[in-house]
Formats: sequence, C-alpha cells, structure tokens
Amino acid sequence: MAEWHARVLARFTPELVLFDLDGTLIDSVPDLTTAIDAMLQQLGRAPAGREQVSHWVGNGADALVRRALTAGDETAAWLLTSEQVAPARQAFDQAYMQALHHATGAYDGVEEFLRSSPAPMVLVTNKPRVFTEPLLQSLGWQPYFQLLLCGDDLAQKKPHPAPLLHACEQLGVAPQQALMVGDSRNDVEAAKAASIACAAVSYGYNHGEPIADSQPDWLLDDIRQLLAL
Ligand SMILES: O=C(O)COP(=O)(O)O
Ligand SMILES: [Mg+2]
Repeated sequence: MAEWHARVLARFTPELVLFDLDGTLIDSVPDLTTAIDAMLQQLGRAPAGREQVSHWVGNGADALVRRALTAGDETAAWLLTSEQVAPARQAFDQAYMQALHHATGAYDGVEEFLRSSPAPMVLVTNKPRVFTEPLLQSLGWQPYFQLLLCGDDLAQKKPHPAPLLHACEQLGVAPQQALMVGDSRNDVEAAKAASIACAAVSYGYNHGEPIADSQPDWLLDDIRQLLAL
C-alpha cells in the first residue's frame, strides 16, 4: 500500500502543502487529556481518559469541551448553550495552557519532512491561536510555515473549505496546485469542498474511525512518504 501511494504521489508536485496539526504533525492527546480531565474534576465529574479524548479532537476547543461535557453525545453537545459551556471552557483553557507541551511531541518523520519539504507549507488547524502559537514556538516550528491559520481566525473552520481557500489565496497558489495533509474527516471534507488534493495519515485520531472511510486521494502511514513528490 505504502509503495503504491508513493508512486501515485510522485505524479503530483504541489506548489503548496497545507498541514493539519493535531493528529497529523503532533500527538497532542496526552496533554489535551490532562486538561480535559482537570476540567471534569473541577466540575465534580469522572475523568474521560485518552481514548475518549482522542475521539473528540478535531473540531476545535469548543467542540472538545462540549463533547467532554456530554460524554461524546454529539446531539446533546450542541444543545448546550454558550452560557452552559463557558465555565468548563474557562477551566479547560487554563489547564491546557499549563499542560500544552508537557507530553506533546511530533510523530515519527515529521521533523525530517518539515526540514526538507520541497514545497512551501502553511498550517491550517482548528486549534485556537492562543494554544497554537506557543506550541509551535516550543517545537521551534514557526520558521517552517509561511502562514498559520487557526480555528478562531476565520468565521468558518474545517470541514468548511474557507480556511484552505484563504491559505491558497494568501500564498497566491491555485487550489488545484495545493495539497492538504490531515488526519481527520474534517480535513478530507474541507479539501474536497475546496477542490484541493488530500493526503490523509492513517495514524491520527479521526474520531476513532478509519480515515480511509472518507476516501482521501492518498493514504500515508508516514509523512515522509510525501518526500517521494
Ligand atoms: O483543535 C482541534 O480540535 C484539532 O485541531 P486540528 O485541526 O489541528 O486537528
Ligand atoms: Mg487533526
């Protein structure tokens, strides 16, 4: 499978690579779990644990907190009012700011790829900017990206195509010449809606489901397979 994808990818040379962050470049679930469990504890609730948290990541901090408050019941999560969510969100934000990069690290091969990428790169994450910037700084990754687009920068976030199209426009690259690389259906759906080719990594979170179900153009087991471009 890996070989086949490397060959197919070799036929496409993107002028811009748009990267997702959580679940694609970094494994942030250990620190996100610390923060979610601290929040739940403050509210007098049982901890959720890493596996549950990994299923709730991908639509930004607000969605993560809502899912934690409703034990992953997606309908109930979005019936909560902003007022109901606000105290929990405040507790989460405080705890995550402290935990941010204690146990968060890059997946295998990511550093190597970022150092040697033949194409310019931008980061398109649903993570709020207040966490993304210090996290990238602690990893020393800011110089690698021409642009950071965070979950709260625009009115819409992935799976809406707007952040991806905005990134292409800012960099002066046609969507058809760009490549989105992500771990979740939000990334694949956003890319498809933006007419951007999409490679998905198989090791990420994707709400606990196989990302192959979303039919990305390519499936990668390791980000270095992109170097075959
Ligand atoms: O904050 C999140 O939920 C995940 O962000 P991502 O878009 O980098 O995966
Ligand atoms: Mg992700």
